[in-house]
Formats: sequence, structure tokens, C-alpha cells
Amino acid sequence: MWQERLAQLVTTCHWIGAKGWAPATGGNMSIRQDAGWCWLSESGRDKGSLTSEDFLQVDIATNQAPSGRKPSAETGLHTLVYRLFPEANVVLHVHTVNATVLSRIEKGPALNISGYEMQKTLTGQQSHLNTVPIAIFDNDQDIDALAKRIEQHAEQTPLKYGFLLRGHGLTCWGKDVAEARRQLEGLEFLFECEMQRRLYERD
Ligand SMILES: CSCCC(=O)C(=O)COP(=O)(O)O
Ligand SMILES: [Zn+2]
Repeated sequence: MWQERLAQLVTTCHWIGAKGWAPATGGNMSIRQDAGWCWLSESGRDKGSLTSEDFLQVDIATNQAPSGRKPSAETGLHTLVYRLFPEANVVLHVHTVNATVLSRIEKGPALNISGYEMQKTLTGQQSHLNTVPIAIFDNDQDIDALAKRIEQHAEQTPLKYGFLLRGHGLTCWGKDVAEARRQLEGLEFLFECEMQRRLYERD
């Protein structure tokens, strides 16, 4: 089961690379194996040309990789998602221009998306009239501290779909590769719309 999921993830990484959403080794991707383990992209790789050999098994509770190779520098954010959301089986982190810039333009704690038909690409959303908040966290080179901050925030305000790291990128997830990929593409489309709207409306 997880082997098939990993093969699908590799295909999705190539798609992400072709989109230009993981430039210059940016981004990282993972799948859940089971309740205790996940498979994460190796740190420093070009994420657009990964093979299944470039994924390392990681303990979700401890962030340790038995192989001794170095999983993503942002492993702690992937394992946090797997701990917070038992239904999440795939995590995608990308460095798109829209996520990077919009998360800086928006100074508040969330990007509120409303008024777009494409919101319905996000699981459970049925109307453009709803507001979908995507939380934004200030970036931090200390991933343990960042993960703790996100975890504390999530205790008060549940996260949905993903979160933005200010000036850094988007992390999103899904129950399977298809859902994570659809939501990534949907969010990126919505971010592009919001960038353009703010440019033209000077919001
Ligand atoms: C190369 S961009 C800086 C690190 C980063 O934000 C990222 O997403 C890639 O880090 P990794 O260790 O997963 O290669
Ligand atoms: Zn990153």
C-alpha cells in the first residue's frame, strides 16, 4: 500500500518540479507508511528529479532516520502534520513564488480566501461564499521551535489543508496523493488570484 503511495508521490514530485514549484532543491515531500513511520525526501536533493531511492524512512515520534542518511531539514514539520492529523497520509512542501510573496504581503496570522469558485477544489468546500483561512507562521531556522509554535497554534485554531511559512512557502497535505496534489494545485491557483487581485485592487 505505502509502496504504491510512494510511487505516486515520486510522479507528483516530477510534476511539482515541472511546475517550477521546487526551485534549486527547495521543497520537500513525504508519505505516511503507518502510524509510526513515514518516508521523507532526502535533504538537498533536486525534488523535481527524485526517485523512490531518495526517500528515507523516518520515525514520526522522534524524527530519527534509521538509515543514517539526512532526511529533509523540515522533517519536524512533516511529522507534526502526521501527529496532528491521523487521516493525513501525504505532505507536500513547495516554494512557489505566490506562496512566498503573498505570505509576506499578508501581515496577519492567516490568509483569508473568499469569493473564488476554485475554493471548491479544497475538500469539504461547497461555496465561493465561505472564507477559508490558511494560517501563516513567521519563518524560523529552528524547525523544532517552529513546529512547537505551529502545534500550539493548532490547539487553539485547528489547521485545515495547509499552512504558509512567511517568505518561505506552503506546506499542505491530504489523505492520499491525489487529494494532496489537487489541494496544492487549488491553493496555488487561489494564491495566484489573490496576488493579482491585491495588485489590481491595491488591497
Ligand atoms: C534549498 S531551500 C532551503 C531549505 C528549504 O526550505 C527546503 O524546503 C529544502 O530543504 P531540504 O532539507 O528538504 O532539502
Ligand atoms: Zn522549505
